[in-house]
Amino acid sequence: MARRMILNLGQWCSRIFGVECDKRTGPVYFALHKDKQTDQRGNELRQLFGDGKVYSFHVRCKDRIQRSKFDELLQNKLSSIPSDDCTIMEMSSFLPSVQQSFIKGFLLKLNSDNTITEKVVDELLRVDAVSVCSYVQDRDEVWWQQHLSPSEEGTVMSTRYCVIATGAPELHPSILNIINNDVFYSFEEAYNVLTECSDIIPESKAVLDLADQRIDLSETGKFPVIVIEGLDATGKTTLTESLKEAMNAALLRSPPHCLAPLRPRFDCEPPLIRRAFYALGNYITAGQIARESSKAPVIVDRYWHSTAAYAIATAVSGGVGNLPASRSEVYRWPKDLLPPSLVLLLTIDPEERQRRLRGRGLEQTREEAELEANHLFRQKVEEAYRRIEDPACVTVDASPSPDKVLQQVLLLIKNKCHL
Ligand SMILES: Nc1ncnc2c1ncn2[C@@H]1O[C@H](COP(=O)(O)OP(=O)(O)OP(=O)(O)O)[C@@H](O)[C@H]1O
Ligand SMILES: Nc1ccn([C@@H]2O[C@H](COP(=O)(O)O)[C@@H](O)[C@H]2O)c(=O)n1
Repeated sequence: MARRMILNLGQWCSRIFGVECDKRTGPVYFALHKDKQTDQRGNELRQLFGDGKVYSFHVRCKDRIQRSKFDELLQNKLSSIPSDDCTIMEMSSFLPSVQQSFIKGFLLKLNSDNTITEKVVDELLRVDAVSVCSYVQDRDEVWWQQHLSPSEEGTVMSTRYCVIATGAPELHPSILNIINNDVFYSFEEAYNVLTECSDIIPESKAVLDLADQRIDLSETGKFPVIVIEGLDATGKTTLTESLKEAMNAALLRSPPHCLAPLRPRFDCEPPLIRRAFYALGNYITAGQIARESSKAPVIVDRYWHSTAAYAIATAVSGGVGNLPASRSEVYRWPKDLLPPSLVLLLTIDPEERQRRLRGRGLEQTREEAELEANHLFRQKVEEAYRRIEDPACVTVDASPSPDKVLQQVLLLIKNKCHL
């Protein structure tokens, strides 16, 4: 849509902005023009901005580690505003079709003026790495975005642009940044992220040491390697332990046991750092797979499919329709990661999964808590699992009894791995 129009006319700002107003209908998009435009699709903008004060916030910072930390600070600051007083929506800024141009941000709509909100906006205005804009309508009901900066006397408005509602881009903009921000396709890319953050996260050095000591073999041994994947509580632990007994197999997991003490530290880091940690975990597990598969069959509880599927589903907002299309390069297996012989995806219906989660009564991980609240997210994770290729996963209905699931899976392994 807008790309040709925007880049050909010098008066247009080349960035497009997308606001996630409604998870089901998808974002509202707008472009900016230096001069006043009367054909603005005013109704759409009125619905978006409403009557009260409206601000947007984006982090602008070259260093990717610092950027991810400022993203976190921005999110935390905004979430300190009482939810009765405002509506916060995710708001992206991007160059259509330009890889790595996607910048995450937020739109803040105020329901009423209050000191807490003013204080938060004022604090964010003083953070150099955060760009703050406000949205106002002039006497002709034309909408303007104005850039705000702090000054001794208060807030100063610098550049202003006319806001024009536009159509949606061909691909959901968050897809532009998935590669090497959310999903890593080589050991080196993930390793570089933890190297870059080792000053601010000293535990990174321990992860890098374990990664350096990993066994780096490009082939598995003569025995089959079977990965069991699926959402939480689909029965992976139950099945992998039974398979270990039934097949006299080695049982491994990703992240590997050696990373378990470090995992909580990385689970509370921004996506860039957290995903790099899990990516390195897969390479360490790969070394263990290479060694064990020369001695016996190997069963692996979660591997690269989990790392990629959760990361893609989290990065892409909205519903399944926003996921990168099947065959997209984001679903490709990393060339330098040892592939298994077979990947089985355990599936159960959401109600049964809830029953199992409740029956287990264990504390849920942060992302699993999100799964409960977010049906769309669960659907996206499962769909992303199914779209990953080379090797693609084989879906297993895991709703029958544990023994029936085991028998079904043993038969599948026998047929697929020619045992
Ligand atoms: N086939 C089954 N039928 C009924 N209940 C099952 C079945 N398999 C597992 N369960 C029960 O469901 C719960 C979750 O199973 P399990 O811990 O094996 O899942 P999981 O996929 O490993 O979860 P997580 O990813 O969180 O570790 C447990 O209480 C387990 O006893
Ligand atoms: N290979 C893996 C394994 C896990 N993850 C992330 O961990 C969460 C699920 O793990 P559980 O131990 O709770 O089952 C999930 O949020 C994944 O993001 C991963 O990325 N890669």
